[in-house]
Amino acid sequence: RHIRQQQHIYLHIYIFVLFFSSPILRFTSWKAKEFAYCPYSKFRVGAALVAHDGTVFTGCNVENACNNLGLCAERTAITKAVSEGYRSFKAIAIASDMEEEFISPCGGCRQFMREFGVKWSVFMTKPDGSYMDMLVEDLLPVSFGPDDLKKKKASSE
Ligand SMILES: O=c1ccn([C@H]2C[C@H](O)[C@@H](CO)O2)c(=O)[nH]1
Ligand SMILES: [Zn+2]
Repeated sequence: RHIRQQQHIYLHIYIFVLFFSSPILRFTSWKAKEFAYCPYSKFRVGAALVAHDGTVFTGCNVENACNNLGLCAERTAITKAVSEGYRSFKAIAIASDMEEEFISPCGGCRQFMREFGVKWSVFMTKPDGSYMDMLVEDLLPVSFGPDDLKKKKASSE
């Protein structure tokens, strides 16, 4: 009973932290956009990713003269985090300059997020500060993930 009560408190703290860190995370993604390297598309994107312990990693899109090598902001942030030992995330915020649309992650980035779990939040923002909040599992339903590689096979070679 004591443990149940403690878990309950932790859940509330978790919700509290997520609720109050959301504006900071969204603002951080807005600032991260300033470093966007996008001479070809001229479409700036910023991302801010918060890990389980509160550490924040930023990212921006990084384009290339060899067009198809360009990296999205979201993948830049996730790659930075993973390469520094973080694999568990609470949320990612994304910002662009589109006045009337929430910036939505591309399919590749959704799959990249999904690799690290489906139950974490994606904040898709507009420059006016408004945002849409969805879980990775809602952005990428019926997804394929790391566990699927371990599933029983009909035949093996
Ligand atoms: O969610 C998105 C959508 C687009 N882009 C980048 C890719 C490319 O550099 C530019 C135009 O597609 O925007 C991102 O970084 N994240
Ligand atoms: Zn992408």
